[in-house]
Amino acid sequence: MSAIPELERLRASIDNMDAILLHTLAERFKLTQQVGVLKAEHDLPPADKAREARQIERLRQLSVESGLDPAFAEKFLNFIVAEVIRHHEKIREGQE
Ligand SMILES: O=C(O)C(=O)C[C@]1(C(=O)O)C=C[C@@H](O)C=C1
Repeated sequence: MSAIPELERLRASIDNMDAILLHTLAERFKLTQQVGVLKAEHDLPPADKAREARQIERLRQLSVESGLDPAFAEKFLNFIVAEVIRHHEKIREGQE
């Protein structure tokens, strides 16, 4: 039996998941955009390391519960937050 139909079925589901991830990420960036504006208006620093530490701790726990590698979850959050901070800085400089 050919593996192709099963491969196609799995890939279609993967494509759906990728779309969900992307749309979810876009919604997250809409929220962090509002946080960036609020921070700029109130002269608050773009980064909040204490908040990040709490987020990482929470995501590491959720990862274990979901069978995901906690180190991957931490890297993923750090990657997103670095981009958010870049946006916050641009908003602060009046470029966004
Ligand atoms: O919660 C904040 O203060 C944010 O700016 C959002 C956010 C995030 O993307 O979750 C980004 C930067 C901060 O260092 C912490 C968290």
